Parts: sequence; C-alpha cells; structure tokens
Amino acid sequence: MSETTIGNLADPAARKALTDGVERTPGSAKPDPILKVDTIVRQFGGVTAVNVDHLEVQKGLITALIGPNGAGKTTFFNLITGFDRPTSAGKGAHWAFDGRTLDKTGASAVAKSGMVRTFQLTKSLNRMTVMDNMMLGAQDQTGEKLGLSWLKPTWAKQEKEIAEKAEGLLERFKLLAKKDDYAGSLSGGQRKLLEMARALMTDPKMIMLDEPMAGVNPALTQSLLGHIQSLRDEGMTVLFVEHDMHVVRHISDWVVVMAEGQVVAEGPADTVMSDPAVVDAYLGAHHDTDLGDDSLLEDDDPMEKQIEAEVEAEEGKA
Ligand SMILES: Nc1ncnc2c1ncn2[C@@H]1O[C@H](COP(=O)(O)OP(=O)(O)OP(=O)(O)O)[C@@H](O)[C@H]1O
Repeated sequence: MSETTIGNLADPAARKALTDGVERTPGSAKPDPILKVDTIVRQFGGVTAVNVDHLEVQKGLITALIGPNGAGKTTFFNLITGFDRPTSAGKGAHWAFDGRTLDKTGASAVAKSGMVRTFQLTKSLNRMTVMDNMMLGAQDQTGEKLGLSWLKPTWAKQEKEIAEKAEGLLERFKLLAKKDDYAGSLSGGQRKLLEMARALMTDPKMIMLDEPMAGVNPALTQSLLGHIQSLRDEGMTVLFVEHDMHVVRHISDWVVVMAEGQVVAEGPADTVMSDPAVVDAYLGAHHDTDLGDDSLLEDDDPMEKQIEAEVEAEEGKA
C-alpha cells in the first residue's frame, strides 16, 4: 500500500484506519511493513529462547513487544540488530529492514541501514560527558574518514555540524544544560532520554527501545512518552519492549505478544490484553511483577466489575 493510501500517521484516525484492516493473528501481514522476519530461531543449549515463524512490523507506527519474563524479547532484539546470530542461520532464517536483507549484517551496518536500538548505558559511557556520548552516537555517520588527516577540513566541518546536531537534540530532550556533566551523574530517566537522543544522532528510520521506562521516575515518564509519540508523529517507526502495561496501552498502535520464544498474539492493545492466550501466557509464567498493576487485572476492568456484580447478586439471593 502506498504512503498516500495509508495517510498521515500523525493522525490517530489514519492509524486506526490502518490497524483496523490488519488481521489480529500472529504473523499477520501489514500494509507497508518496514521489518519482515522469517524463521528466526535462537537456542541456548536446550532452551529455545526465540522461535519466530513470521513477523511484520508496520512502518510509521508504535509497536510494543510484550511478554512475560524470559519470553525471548531481548534475544529477538539482539538477533535482528546483529548483536547475536540465530541458530537457524543458513537454515531459512531471513529478515529484511526497509527492503534490505540483513541476515548476514553486523550490528554497526544494521545501525547504518536505519534500524537503531537503545541499551542501558555501560559504565564506560557513564564516565564520559553527555556531549561525548552524543558525539559517539554519531560515529557511524563519519566512519573511517575521521582517521584520514588529508580530509581534515571536511572532518572539522563535519564535526561542527555533528556538534550542532547533538546540541539540538540535547535541547529537545531538555539535557542541554547537562552537556558537560558525566552521563553517570544523570538520573535514570535522564539517562533514558540521553540514550534516545544518542540513537537519533544517526537519523534512524526505526528506533528500537528496550524497556524505555524501566527505572524512570513518574515525573519523567510523561516526558519520555511524549517524546516517543513525537518521533512517531514525525514519521519514525518505533518498536519497543515494555513491561508496564499502562505505558503499552497509552502509546502503542499495535501490540505483539511473545511467550516461550514465539509470537502468540497480535493486535491493538485493548484486543490483545483481553486475549485468553495472552492472559494464560502471563499467568502461566507466574509473572509476578506486572499483573498487580497492569491492565490485564485492572481494578476498573468492566469485565471484572460485571463478574463482581454477578457474584454479589448470587450471594444476595442465597
Ligand atoms: N546468553 C544467554 N545464555 C543462556 N540463556 C540465555 C541467554 N540469553 C537469554 N537466555 C535465555 O533465553 C530465554 C529468553 O530470554 P530473554 O532475555 O530474551 O527474554 P525476555 O523476554 O527479554 O525477558 P525479560 O522480560 O525478563 O527481559 C530465557 O530463558 C533466558 O534465560
């Protein structure tokens, strides 16, 4: 389907029209997928961490990848971004991003192709300034050229442009005042913002966020959510792993559920969260962190209220 048929995905009505036409089944076809994955399997000894038959991610939407602990979400991220190799490599594993086959592509080339992921900051990055972290995020743009002295005038010009771009992004994420501080001195939420800003230095087409809200205090949560939505509204595709079901409900246009390495459900958040296969996957995994506060068992769940009312009515009769 062409962009014109899909419409402007900053418009909620256009997003709804698009997702309304997509089947709510695992591996369903999307109108204009930016990522297509086939037969990706990763085993660790006897454990099958990932066993995804087929998955498509729609361009221009926010897709959440959810599932209980150990479902294989992070391993899946690692595989498609070139940080890990599938056990099924050479045996049918295939994935393509924006029309480009990536199954034999390393992490740095994957990032250059426009698919960028965020990580927790490592200790060494904590000992660098906020600005240096941003400059490091841009290294793929300059590549080896930085080492060639005869290109120095170009390099200096390019470095200046990169610094300006970094400052612009730091301003957008309200981190400019911290540019000379060590990244390690930032709060958990500010570090998440820095990770996001750094990922944007390469102008990605799709940003992959691994638990962007983990460790973020409520004051910054709203701001992070707003930034993620703005990226989508500007035309970027977002794929994120998240345990907080309120966040998933709040910002996702589409939700993919993994359990025991497989995709077990797909659909808009409301549909997916009430899917018995999804509830089973979470309960079956004794998922004790989220169920207490997530929407699967939300206090104001109308279904739960109805059951309570029925039970009370029955008790009244007895
Ligand atoms: N390097 C590894 N060596 C051995 N087993 C691993 C390795 N990485 C992941 N696993 C196993 O693969 C399975 C999937 O793990 P993974 O971390 O991908 O799940 P997840 O859905 O991201 O979980 P969480 O939500 O807890 O982060 C788990 O059983 C895990 O123990």
